[in-house]
Amino acid sequence: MNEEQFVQALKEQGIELSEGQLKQFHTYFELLIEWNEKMNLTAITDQPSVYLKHFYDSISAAFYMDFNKVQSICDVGAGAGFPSIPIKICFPHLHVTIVDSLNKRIQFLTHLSEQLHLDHVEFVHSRAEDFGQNPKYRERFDLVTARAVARLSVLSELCIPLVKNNGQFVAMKAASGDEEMKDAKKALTILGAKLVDKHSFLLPIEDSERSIFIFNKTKNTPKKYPRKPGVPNKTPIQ
Ligand SMILES: C[S@@+](CC[C@H](N)C(=O)[O-])C[C@H]1O[C@@H](n2cnc3c(N)ncnc32)[C@H](O)[C@@H]1O
Repeated sequence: MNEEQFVQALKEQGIELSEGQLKQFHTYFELLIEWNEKMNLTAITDQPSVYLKHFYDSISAAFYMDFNKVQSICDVGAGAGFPSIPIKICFPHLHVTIVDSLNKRIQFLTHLSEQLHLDHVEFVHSRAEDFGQNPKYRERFDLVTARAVARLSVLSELCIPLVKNNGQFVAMKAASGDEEMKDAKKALTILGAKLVDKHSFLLPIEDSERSIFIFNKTKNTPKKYPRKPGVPNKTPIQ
């Protein structure tokens, strides 16, 4: 997907990019490639693939929900900034908090946000298991996103404690995710969320499958979740 196709594909979804926003994406691409030589940020490095599989794919969450009604987002395990930085470029009013357990990625994001002149962004080097127990962040966000971080049963425990009551959790998956959804049912009930929408679609050009799960938080999460680091990966809530 070249820049022109990127602009056109977003326009078809009702998202019109200004020259300034397009320039931000270009700078993002250049910095991603430059820093990728020093640290492992992405295996996808050619420009058309980055625009399709990172930028467009990240923004696809906005095809199914109205980000103009959202104020605060937390992106759990954003790595090189996906999906929240492309979303922030498109919706500059958002207050974005990113938590990632790898400090090198936090350093990249800090530099990136300076170069893109992003405001209202915060980057936190922490495991989500600790971050979710911090009263400054727990049950504070309108929306929590996660793309390609863990299975839904594990991911729910990391993300749902951060969502405020009546807020949403959006999980972005590369496959249908239906099996994962079955495994996560009990965890979702315990954590206080329920599935309200699921959208499956094909990425343009290469037709690979994507699914977006949208959960509403309906009640507070019991205090013991998320459990301490290491535990969720070994024993998802059964
Ligand atoms: C496969 S990468 C995906 C990055 C990005 N979301 C994307 O879609 O390209 C997973 C990221 O999650 C982070 N991560 C994994 N487990 C985590 C945890 N428990 N708390 C915080 N970050 C975590 C890793 O450091 C890594 O940056």
